[in-house]
Amino acid sequence: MGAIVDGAVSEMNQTLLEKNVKVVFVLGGPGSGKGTQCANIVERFGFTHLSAGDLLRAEIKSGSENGTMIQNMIKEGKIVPSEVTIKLLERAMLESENDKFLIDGFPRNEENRAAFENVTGIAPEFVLFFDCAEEEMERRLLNRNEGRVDDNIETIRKRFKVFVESSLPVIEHYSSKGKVHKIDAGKPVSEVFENVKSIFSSFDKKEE
Ligand SMILES: Nc1ncnc2c1ncn2[C@@H]1O[C@H](COP(=O)(O)OP(=O)(O)O)[C@@H](O)[C@H]1O
Ligand SMILES: Nc1ccn([C@@H]2O[C@H](COP(=O)(O)OP(=O)(O)O)[C@@H](O)[C@H]2O)c(=O)n1
Ligand SMILES: [Mg+2]
Repeated sequence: MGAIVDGAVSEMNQTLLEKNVKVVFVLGGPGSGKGTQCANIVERFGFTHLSAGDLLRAEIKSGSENGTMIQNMIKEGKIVPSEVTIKLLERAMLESENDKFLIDGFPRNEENRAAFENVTGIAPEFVLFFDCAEEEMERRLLNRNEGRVDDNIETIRKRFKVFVESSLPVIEHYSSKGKVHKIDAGKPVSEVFENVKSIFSSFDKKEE
């Protein structure tokens, strides 16, 4: 790492700032339905979906030098160091033609949050918080069937603990700034989307 990487990062940010990108953070516990609702939002409101977890899993598959470290962190339900995740997010935003992004599953702790702000200078337009009971999230994860190494009961318990201890404070932070839209995510997919839609529709109106 060092100077060259830092130089590259500042160039990246220059471009991102010039593009005037708009970012919405999509947060909520594991299995709360972030990915499912993001797919609906993309279709209806023209955002590009960036899942931090998906980007990290793609990085493992690509044979990156960080692959083994990322794989171990995911298996333990731990949060990967911010510099790794932020670089993947920045690259994805730069490679896209779009200027509106749903960032799903990030920031997951205070380190993620502060580093993203410092490195990119981007503040979210707002934050969606999918609020769901643990027993419902557990049921969903155990039925997800995507072959993920972390969808087993042992890792799920660790992820719930990390969510409460590290991710909820991030939601609190944005809540104190009046940026959080909390949604009851325990309902069926279509009902959750009705609530999501009303939030994005009023955002679109404000932007006009
Ligand atoms: N509102 C819902 N009701 C029931 N099942 C849901 C709902 N939303 C998502 N699911 C299912 O629960 C699992 C986890 O959803 P996903 O969108 O991957 O959540 P997350 O990205 O927050 O972990 C998936 O199998 C998905 O099909
Ligand atoms: N900002 C992030 C997001 C995910 N991750 C890792 O990736 C795992 C899976 O994240 P995910 O967002 O795909 O999981 P779900 O909440 O969708 O179930 C997390 O448990 C972390 O180990 C991370 O380290 N940092
Ligand atoms: Mg997900």
